[in-house]
Amino acid sequence: MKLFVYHTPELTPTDSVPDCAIAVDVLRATSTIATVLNAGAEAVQVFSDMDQLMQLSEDWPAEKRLRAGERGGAKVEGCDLGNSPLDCTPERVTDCRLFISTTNGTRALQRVQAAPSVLAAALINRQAVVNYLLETNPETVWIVSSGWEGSYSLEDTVCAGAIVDGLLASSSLSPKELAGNDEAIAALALYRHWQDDLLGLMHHASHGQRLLRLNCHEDLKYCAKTDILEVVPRQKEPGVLVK
Ligand SMILES: O=C(O)[C@H](CS(=O)(=O)O)OP(=O)(O)O
Ligand SMILES: [Mg+2]
Repeated sequence: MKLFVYHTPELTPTDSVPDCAIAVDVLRATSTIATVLNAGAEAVQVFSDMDQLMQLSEDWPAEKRLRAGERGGAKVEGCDLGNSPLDCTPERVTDCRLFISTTNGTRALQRVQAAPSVLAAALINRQAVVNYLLETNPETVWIVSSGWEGSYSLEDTVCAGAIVDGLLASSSLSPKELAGNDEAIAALALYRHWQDDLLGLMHHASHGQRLLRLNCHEDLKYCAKTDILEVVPRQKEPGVLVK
Protein backbone atom coordinates (compact mmCIF):
# COMPACT_ATOMS: atom_id res chain seq x y z
CA MET A 1 0.00 0.00 0.00
CA LYS A 2 1.32 3.47 -0.91
CA LEU A 3 -0.42 6.40 0.74
CA PHE A 4 -0.38 9.96 -0.58
CA VAL A 5 -1.62 13.02 1.32
CA TYR A 6 -2.90 16.10 -0.54
CA HIS A 7 -3.58 19.31 1.35
CA THR A 8 -6.40 20.47 -0.92
CA PRO A 9 -8.50 18.85 -3.69
CA GLU A 10 -6.84 21.14 -6.23
CA LEU A 11 -3.43 19.58 -5.44
CA THR A 12 -4.48 16.06 -6.44
CA PRO A 13 -3.08 14.76 -9.76
CA THR A 14 -5.44 15.25 -12.70
CA ASP A 15 -3.95 12.46 -14.84
CA SER A 16 -4.58 9.51 -12.54
CA VAL A 17 -6.94 8.11 -9.90
CA PRO A 18 -6.00 6.01 -6.86
CA ASP A 19 -7.47 2.62 -5.97
CA CYS A 20 -8.97 4.30 -2.89
CA ALA A 21 -9.58 8.01 -2.27
CA ILE A 22 -10.39 9.26 1.23
CA ALA A 23 -11.92 12.71 1.59
CA VAL A 24 -11.23 14.39 4.94
CA ASP A 25 -13.08 17.41 6.29
CA VAL A 26 -12.88 17.25 10.07
CA LEU A 27 -14.52 20.66 10.45
CA ARG A 28 -17.12 19.65 9.65
CA ALA A 29 -18.49 17.91 6.50
CA THR A 30 -17.01 14.42 6.87
CA SER A 31 -17.62 14.51 10.64
CA THR A 32 -21.25 15.31 9.77
CA ILE A 33 -21.44 12.61 7.07
CA ALA A 34 -20.06 9.92 9.41
CA THR A 35 -22.42 11.02 12.18
CA VAL A 36 -25.56 11.11 10.04
CA LEU A 37 -24.94 7.64 8.55
CA ASN A 38 -24.15 6.26 11.99
CA ALA A 39 -27.45 7.76 13.21
CA GLY A 40 -29.42 5.79 10.62
CA ALA A 41 -29.69 7.94 7.50
CA GLU A 42 -30.38 5.95 4.33
CA ALA A 43 -27.62 7.77 2.41
CA VAL A 44 -25.81 11.09 2.00
CA GLN A 45 -25.82 12.76 -1.41
CA VAL A 46 -23.22 15.50 -1.83
CA PHE A 47 -23.41 18.59 -4.04
CA SER A 48 -21.01 21.44 -4.64
CA ASP A 49 -23.88 23.52 -6.04
CA MET A 50 -26.84 24.51 -3.87
CA ASP A 51 -29.25 25.07 -6.78
CA GLN A 52 -28.57 21.55 -8.08
CA LEU A 53 -29.16 20.19 -4.56
CA MET A 54 -32.52 21.95 -4.27
CA GLN A 55 -33.62 20.85 -7.75
CA LEU A 56 -32.59 17.21 -7.50
CA SER A 57 -33.90 16.70 -3.95
CA GLU A 58 -37.32 17.98 -5.07
CA ASP A 59 -37.96 14.57 -6.63
CA TRP A 60 -37.33 12.79 -3.33
CA PRO A 61 -40.27 12.01 -1.00
CA ALA A 62 -40.43 14.93 1.43
CA GLU A 63 -40.79 12.69 4.48
CA LYS A 64 -37.57 10.86 3.55
CA ARG A 65 -35.54 13.95 2.62
CA LEU A 66 -33.34 16.32 4.61
CA ARG A 67 -31.55 19.23 2.99
CA ALA A 68 -28.31 20.42 4.64
CA GLY A 69 -26.74 23.57 3.27
CA GLU A 70 -23.81 25.53 4.68
CA ARG A 71 -22.10 28.66 3.38
CA GLY A 72 -19.72 30.71 5.53
CA GLY A 73 -20.30 28.24 8.35
CA ALA A 74 -24.00 29.10 8.62
CA LYS A 75 -27.15 27.27 7.49
CA VAL A 76 -28.43 28.16 4.02
CA GLU A 77 -31.95 29.65 3.90
CA GLY A 78 -34.51 27.02 2.94
CA CYS A 79 -32.52 24.05 4.23
CA ASP A 80 -33.50 21.83 7.16
CA LEU A 81 -29.96 21.69 8.55
CA GLY A 82 -26.62 23.45 8.34
CA ASN A 83 -23.37 21.51 8.68
CA SER A 84 -23.30 20.64 12.36
CA PRO A 85 -22.91 16.96 13.23
CA LEU A 86 -24.68 17.70 16.50
CA ASP A 87 -27.96 18.29 14.64
CA CYS A 88 -27.84 14.77 13.11
CA THR A 89 -29.83 12.91 15.75
CA PRO A 90 -31.41 9.48 15.04
CA GLU A 91 -34.88 10.95 15.66
CA ARG A 92 -34.23 13.46 12.91
CA VAL A 93 -32.33 11.48 10.27
CA THR A 94 -33.32 7.78 10.48
CA ASP A 95 -34.24 6.40 7.01
CA CYS A 96 -33.81 9.85 5.43
CA ARG A 97 -31.46 10.81 2.61
CA LEU A 98 -29.33 13.82 3.51
CA PHE A 99 -28.76 16.11 0.55
CA ILE A 100 -25.77 18.20 1.59
CA SER A 101 -23.66 21.02 0.21
CA THR A 102 -20.89 22.70 2.20
CA THR A 103 -18.03 25.08 1.46
CA ASN A 104 -15.19 22.55 1.18
CA GLY A 105 -15.95 18.92 2.02
CA THR A 106 -18.54 18.25 -0.64
CA ARG A 107 -16.17 19.67 -3.28
CA ALA A 108 -13.40 17.32 -2.15
CA LEU A 109 -15.71 14.34 -2.49
CA GLN A 110 -16.77 15.39 -5.97
CA ARG A 111 -13.12 15.82 -7.00
CA VAL A 112 -12.31 12.16 -6.23
CA GLN A 113 -15.61 10.51 -7.19
CA ALA A 114 -14.03 8.72 -10.20
CA ALA A 115 -11.90 6.50 -7.93
CA PRO A 116 -13.05 2.84 -7.65
CA SER A 117 -13.35 3.27 -3.89
CA VAL A 118 -14.22 6.57 -2.19
CA LEU A 119 -14.48 6.97 1.59
CA ALA A 120 -15.19 9.86 3.96
CA ALA A 121 -12.98 10.07 7.04
CA ALA A 122 -12.74 12.26 10.11
CA LEU A 123 -11.14 11.85 13.54
CA ILE A 124 -14.37 10.40 14.93
CA ASN A 125 -14.22 7.37 12.58
CA ARG A 126 -10.45 7.20 11.98
CA GLN A 127 -9.88 3.66 13.24
CA ALA A 128 -12.88 2.33 11.30
CA VAL A 129 -11.31 3.74 8.13
CA VAL A 130 -7.90 2.28 9.07
CA ASN A 131 -9.51 -1.14 9.60
CA TYR A 132 -11.25 -0.88 6.22
CA LEU A 133 -7.93 -0.12 4.51
CA LEU A 134 -6.24 -3.06 6.27
CA GLU A 135 -9.06 -5.39 5.17
CA THR A 136 -9.19 -4.21 1.53
CA ASN A 137 -5.47 -3.41 1.10
CA PRO A 138 -5.71 -0.98 -1.86
CA GLU A 139 -2.45 -0.49 -3.78
CA THR A 140 -2.64 3.32 -3.86
CA VAL A 141 -4.50 5.49 -1.39
CA TRP A 142 -5.03 9.24 -1.59
CA ILE A 143 -6.04 11.12 1.53
CA VAL A 144 -7.51 14.37 0.22
CA SER A 145 -7.86 17.19 2.72
CA SER A 146 -10.71 19.57 2.00
CA GLY A 147 -8.81 22.56 3.34
CA TRP A 148 -10.64 25.87 3.30
CA GLU A 149 -11.44 27.61 0.03
CA GLY A 150 -8.32 26.16 -1.60
CA SER A 151 -5.94 26.67 1.30
CA TYR A 152 -4.26 24.34 3.82
CA SER A 153 -6.06 23.21 6.97
CA LEU A 154 -4.37 21.95 10.14
CA GLU A 155 -7.28 19.81 11.27
CA ASP A 156 -7.60 17.87 8.00
CA THR A 157 -3.86 17.23 7.85
CA VAL A 158 -3.76 16.02 11.45
CA CYS A 159 -6.54 13.58 10.58
CA ALA A 160 -4.54 12.34 7.59
CA GLY A 161 -1.62 11.82 9.97
CA ALA A 162 -3.88 9.93 12.37
CA ILE A 163 -4.82 7.54 9.55
CA VAL A 164 -1.14 7.03 8.65
CA ASP A 165 -0.33 6.43 12.33
CA GLY A 166 -3.17 3.92 12.63
CA LEU A 167 -1.96 1.98 9.60
CA LEU A 168 1.63 1.88 10.92
CA ALA A 169 0.40 0.63 14.30
CA SER A 170 -1.32 -2.34 12.65
CA SER A 171 1.11 -3.28 9.89
CA SER A 172 4.77 -4.17 9.50
CA LEU A 173 5.31 -1.23 7.15
CA SER A 174 7.74 1.55 8.04
CA PRO A 175 6.75 5.20 7.45
CA LYS A 176 9.15 5.26 4.49
CA GLU A 177 7.52 2.14 2.95
CA LEU A 178 3.96 3.42 3.48
CA ALA A 179 4.35 7.10 2.59
CA GLY A 180 4.01 7.93 -1.07
CA ASN A 181 4.88 11.61 -0.64
CA ASP A 182 6.51 14.05 1.82
CA GLU A 183 3.07 15.35 2.87
CA ALA A 184 2.27 11.91 4.34
CA ILE A 185 5.38 12.01 6.54
CA ALA A 186 4.64 15.59 7.59
CA ALA A 187 1.03 14.71 8.44
CA LEU A 188 2.24 11.81 10.61
CA ALA A 189 4.62 14.15 12.48
CA LEU A 190 1.83 16.69 13.02
CA TYR A 191 -0.48 14.02 14.44
CA ARG A 192 2.20 12.55 16.72
CA HIS A 193 2.87 16.04 18.08
CA TRP A 194 -0.81 16.89 18.75
CA GLN A 195 -2.46 13.48 19.33
CA ASP A 196 -3.01 14.15 23.05
CA ASP A 197 -4.49 17.61 22.50
CA LEU A 198 -6.47 17.57 19.28
CA LEU A 199 -8.99 20.08 20.63
CA GLY A 200 -6.06 22.38 21.36
CA LEU A 201 -4.98 22.01 17.75
CA MET A 202 -8.49 22.95 16.61
CA HIS A 203 -8.28 26.14 18.66
CA HIS A 204 -5.06 27.04 16.83
CA ALA A 205 -6.56 26.25 13.42
CA SER A 206 -8.00 29.17 11.42
CA HIS A 207 -11.05 27.04 10.64
CA GLY A 208 -11.52 26.27 14.33
CA GLN A 209 -11.26 29.95 15.20
CA ARG A 210 -13.86 30.76 12.54
CA LEU A 211 -16.25 28.25 14.08
CA LEU A 212 -15.55 29.57 17.59
CA ARG A 213 -16.57 33.02 16.38
CA LEU A 214 -19.84 31.37 15.29
CA ASN A 215 -20.23 29.90 18.81
CA CYS A 216 -19.68 26.34 17.54
CA HIS A 217 -17.60 25.31 20.60
CA GLU A 218 -19.51 22.06 21.00
CA ASP A 219 -18.90 21.19 17.32
CA LEU A 220 -15.15 21.53 17.85
CA LYS A 221 -15.24 19.34 20.96
CA TYR A 222 -17.19 16.67 19.11
CA CYS A 223 -15.09 16.78 15.91
CA ALA A 224 -11.86 16.56 17.96
CA LYS A 225 -12.87 13.18 19.44
CA THR A 226 -11.04 10.15 18.00
CA ASP A 227 -12.43 6.74 17.06
CA ILE A 228 -15.91 7.17 18.61
CA LEU A 229 -17.83 5.82 15.59
CA GLU A 230 -17.31 2.56 13.70
CA VAL A 231 -18.98 3.77 10.50
CA VAL A 232 -17.14 3.98 7.15
CA PRO A 233 -19.04 6.20 4.68
CA ARG A 234 -18.50 4.65 1.23
CA GLN A 235 -19.51 5.94 -2.19
CA LYS A 236 -21.99 3.52 -3.79
CA GLU A 237 -22.56 5.71 -6.85
CA PRO A 238 -21.07 9.08 -7.81
CA GLY A 239 -21.82 11.55 -5.02
CA VAL A 240 -23.89 9.11 -2.92
CA LEU A 241 -22.40 7.68 0.27
CA VAL A 242 -23.78 4.88 2.45
CA LYS A 243 -22.42 3.04 5.45
O1 LIG B 1 -19.22 24.28 7.89
C1 LIG B 1 -18.01 24.29 8.07
O2 LIG B 1 -17.44 24.00 9.13
C2 LIG B 1 -17.12 24.68 6.89
C3 LIG B 1 -17.29 26.14 6.52
S1 LIG B 1 -16.45 27.21 7.59
O3 LIG B 1 -15.02 26.99 7.39
O4 LIG B 1 -16.83 26.89 8.96
O5 LIG B 1 -16.85 28.57 7.18
O6 LIG B 1 -17.48 23.91 5.76
P1 LIG B 1 -16.74 22.51 5.44
O7 LIG B 1 -17.14 22.18 4.02
O8 LIG B 1 -17.26 21.52 6.44
O9 LIG B 1 -15.26 22.73 5.58
MG1 LIG C 1 -13.70 22.01 6.73
